[in-house]
Amino acid sequence: MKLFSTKQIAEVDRFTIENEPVTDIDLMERAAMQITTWIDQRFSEENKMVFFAGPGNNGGDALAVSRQLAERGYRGAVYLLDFGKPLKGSPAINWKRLEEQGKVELHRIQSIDDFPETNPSDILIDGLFGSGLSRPLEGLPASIVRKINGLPNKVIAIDIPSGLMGEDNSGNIPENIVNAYFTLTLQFPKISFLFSENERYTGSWEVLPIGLHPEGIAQTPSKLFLVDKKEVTGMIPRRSRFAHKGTFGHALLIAGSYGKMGASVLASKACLRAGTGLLTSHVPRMGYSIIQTAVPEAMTSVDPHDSIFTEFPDLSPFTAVGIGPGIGVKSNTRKALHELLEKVQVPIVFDADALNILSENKEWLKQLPENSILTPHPGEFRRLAGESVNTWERIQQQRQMARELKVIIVLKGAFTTIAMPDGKLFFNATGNPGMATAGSGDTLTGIILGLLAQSLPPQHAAVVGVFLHGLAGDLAARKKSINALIASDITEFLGEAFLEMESVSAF
Ligand SMILES: NC(=O)C1=CN([C@@H]2O[C@H](COP(=O)(O)OP(=O)(O)OC[C@H]3O[C@@H](n4cnc5c(N)ncnc54)[C@H](O)[C@@H]3O)[C@@H](O)[C@H]2O)[C@@H](O)CC1
Ligand SMILES: Nc1ncnc2c1ncn2[C@@H]1O[C@H](COP(=O)(O)OP(=O)(O)O)[C@@H](O)[C@H]1O
Ligand SMILES: [K+]
Repeated sequence: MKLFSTKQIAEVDRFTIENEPVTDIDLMERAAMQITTWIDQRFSEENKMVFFAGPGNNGGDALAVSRQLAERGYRGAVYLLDFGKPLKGSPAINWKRLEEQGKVELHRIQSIDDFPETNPSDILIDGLFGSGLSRPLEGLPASIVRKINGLPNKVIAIDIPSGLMGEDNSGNIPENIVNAYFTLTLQFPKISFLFSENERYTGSWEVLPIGLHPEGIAQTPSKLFLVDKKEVTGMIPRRSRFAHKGTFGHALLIAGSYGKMGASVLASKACLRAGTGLLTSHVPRMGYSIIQTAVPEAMTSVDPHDSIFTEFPDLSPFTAVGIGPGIGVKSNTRKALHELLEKVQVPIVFDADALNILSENKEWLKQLPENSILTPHPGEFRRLAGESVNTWERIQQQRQMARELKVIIVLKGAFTTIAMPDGKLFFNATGNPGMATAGSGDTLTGIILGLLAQSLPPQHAAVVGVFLHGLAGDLAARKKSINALIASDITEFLGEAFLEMESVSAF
């Protein structure tokens, strides 16, 4: 699914109005109906609804919702931000409709002294500014926002917490942005909602569809996407009835060292569960019986060194290589990694210590085979690409690096981002905080390797791998809880994740 900037969303709004066609006021009524229904399903008439409405269409939405909730028996009060200019367009029509209805208290805020007294049980609805915000808030609107944030009440933001920009918030003033408990966003998630530092403003958020025109959506170009279950399903190859294990490739995993053999075990199991035909796990000598015992399905290639990786086997049998989890950064390991970079001809995934070695030898980055997959967590990415002030800036670095090196960069986090060599960026929404646990990155490396070995194109392997890893984590959390989740659970539930994908493709 495409993600749009707030500017592009306004274009799709306009396209819908012209081509559906639907009047501006009716589209606003439709948006308001979605918001009203959501609120009515979760709150009761005991809660008074206090609306803060701004001068634009976001304020118009708030006015329309206040009227619709009043029709359903809610007590309401509206506080209109009044700069001394009359309302125009749909907000003006909605103000008139409220006056005619006569059920909602109507007030104006011309100075901060007009800010109301509220009861803690009142629900505050933030309709000050939405996607039309053009600069950080200051003056009266900023004072209103700070007053709202100082109250203990629950705040529901319409479309966007007022003061938050849809994309880049580098120059924004944090205390002048509404801290919502819940954000009801219209039609598309806003890009800034996917950044961890903005959770304090959005609270939980939900997308409410308002029926924007599919053609308008289709013809608005975007390089940003949210990974979609249906699209992922289409990327998973169907297995022929006559398949044999040779059909699904042979993965080579280079992972583990003394004290970190768990990384090899976790990644190996995940790789097999992702469906590779064959797996060879390359381990230091001391790891031989560990891997043979823990993962009997894997073949073992034994390093001449007792405790670290120093030499890789003949690469000719393998259809994909994964390297990094738990290998350490000792000098012989660094040397072996560099040799591998020069020899490898098949798709390859680099994780963990392999990335740390690359960060210390940045000139090697140019030697990365085209379409290599790099899976850094934010710390590893910082070492590779340098500091950034916030997530927006970090994803720009990520996209630039993917383009320059012609590689795929999977930057792991709550919303993992996957940057492609052609500049496209995918956000993944599966996964949960239970996955912030030792070894869950190793399982991701194993999954992506398993998919690469089966000849999924690297871009698909990255997207499918990240999505399935998160989905398996979500299914595991349902049975084992978020708190108790461990990395092996993700692998254990990978099968159920695949089954869920099949149930989608059946339609
Ligand atoms: N027809 C549409 O376009 C629809 C729009 N919808 C709503 O409309 C919103 C967007 O409406 P608008 O484009 O009118 O924009 P907003 O309502 O977000 O605000 C725009 C107004 O605020 C002013 N403004 C912008 N930044 C400011 C700042 N820093 N300080 C003071 N004033 C500032 C602008 O000059 C303008 O008057 C969406 O967020 C959504 O809630 C929905 O009703 C769905 C349909
Ligand atoms: N809050 C979260 N929500 C969703 N996924 C998460 C969350 N925290 C971590 N993850 C996922 O868990 C994995 C952690 O990887 P990593 O940091 O490399 O862990 P480790 O080094 O312990 O293996 C990543 O795939 C990441 O996207
Ligand atoms: K708002």
